[in-house]
Amino acid sequence: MPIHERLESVYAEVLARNPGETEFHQAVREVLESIGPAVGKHPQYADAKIVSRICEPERQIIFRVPWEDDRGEIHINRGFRMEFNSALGPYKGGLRFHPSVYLGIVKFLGFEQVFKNALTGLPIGGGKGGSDFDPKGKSDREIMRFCQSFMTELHRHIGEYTDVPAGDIGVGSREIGYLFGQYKRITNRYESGVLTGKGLIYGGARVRTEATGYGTAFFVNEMLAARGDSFEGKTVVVSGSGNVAIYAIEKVHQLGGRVVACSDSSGYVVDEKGIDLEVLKEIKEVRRERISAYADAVSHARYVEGQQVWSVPCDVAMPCATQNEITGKEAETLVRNGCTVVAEGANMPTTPEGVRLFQEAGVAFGPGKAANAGGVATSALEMQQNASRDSWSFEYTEDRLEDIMRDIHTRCLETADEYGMPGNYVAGANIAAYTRVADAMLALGLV
Ligand SMILES: NC(=O)C1=CN([C@@H]2O[C@H](COP(=O)(O)OP(=O)(O)OC[C@H]3O[C@@H](n4cnc5c(N)ncnc54)[C@H](O)[C@@H]3O)[C@@H](O)[C@H]2O)C=CC1
Ligand SMILES: O=C(O)CCC(=O)C(=O)O
Repeated sequence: MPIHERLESVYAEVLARNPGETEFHQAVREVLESIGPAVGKHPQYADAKIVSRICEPERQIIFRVPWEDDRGEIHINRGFRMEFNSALGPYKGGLRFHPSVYLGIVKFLGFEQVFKNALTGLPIGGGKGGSDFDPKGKSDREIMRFCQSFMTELHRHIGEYTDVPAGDIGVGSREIGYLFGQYKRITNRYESGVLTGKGLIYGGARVRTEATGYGTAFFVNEMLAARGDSFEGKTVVVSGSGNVAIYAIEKVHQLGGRVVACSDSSGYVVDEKGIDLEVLKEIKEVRRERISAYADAVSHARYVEGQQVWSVPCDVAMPCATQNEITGKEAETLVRNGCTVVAEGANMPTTPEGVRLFQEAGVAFGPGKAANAGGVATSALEMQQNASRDSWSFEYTEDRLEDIMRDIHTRCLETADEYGMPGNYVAGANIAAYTRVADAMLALGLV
């Protein structure tokens, strides 16, 4: 059967097995559209049905999470852990707490994670998890009770050599602390390597908090350098104002760019002088307030309610909020306004139509599985430190992160060149990651 037809039939299988899971379909489609040349070059992959196997999670865990609010009312949420692929190492990937979480979201995130983790070159498989729990408006004690209940079930599925969760949307160092505390209590084991993103005081790694945002900015720096350019004098727009966005903004400023706008799910703020990070961190990390508070605190900034940030003109766009936030419409606006580089700090923030429009317009487009891999890579460095009971300096860890991002960038471009698609970061990332996972799966036999 011709390769194109074989990949189409795998996609049809994925649709039939995972009905209604549109985000997962989208993530699979993008990979299948890229890897044809690699499948053609390596007939041994077809014989072992690697493509079909890679699209099927190794294990899917769904569980009940009962918890009690401050008024004594009982709530039932649903918990998930998608153990997608462990050919390269223990399942590794974050936990997302957001009301939109369902099977299709954790499956797409787990699938993306397999490829992203492979690109880091580190020994980590791919997984993801979370819950449809909404942390917004919950008290600290409610968050703690929810995390304890979530871990009471999750603990039997994870471990330093099995599956190592971390944070994602709605899960930061506070939640990781409560999750780790409950794991330790239930298992009676101080197993530092079971979770990453921990606080520095109990086994966390320096730079993990900053890593995803910093890594994305390092990746953009490489994209600009590949075009003979730099951040100097560049105007940048970042979506979101959470963990990834805040540290992307910090590193862009350190590298000479100026971030003039950022957002949250209620709207966006514009600050032509450059986002003031001290103010932003106080609002988002300490007071946990809406982004409008930024315009209250900074007199020359303006707040736009209920709209996306992409109409603000920029040279570089860094979507760092959530999936499918740049559709064809937003991509057209960005291109029209002169944007030349887009790098995804979030997972799959650009729809397929958006990606196509960027590529047709000659915009350098860095997909999330390459551009935001710095977070999980630094989690793998945290696992290394936990395994050796060591703690590295900020400078040393940041240098390692920068090297990893440079290597990923090089691997994407070299692979794209090798397969005749120069400059295509999407194809380069998908093929480089796919061949690494496929080779490991072949070596491990039919398991
Ligand atoms: N935290 C990490 O280490 C990594 C996170 N990611 C991805 O980065 C993205 C952001 O994650 P975090 O910063 O960790 O989460 P977070 O919970 O710290 O922040 C999420 C931000 O996105 C905003 N947001 C959510 N929906 C939005 C919408 N519809 N429009 C505008 N803003 C919206 C929220 O208001 C918040 O500012 C997600 O796609 C996540 O999967 C990717 C790699 C690693
Ligand atoms: O550090 C980790 O394991 C989680 C990172 C993550 O969830 C992601 O890369 O999307």
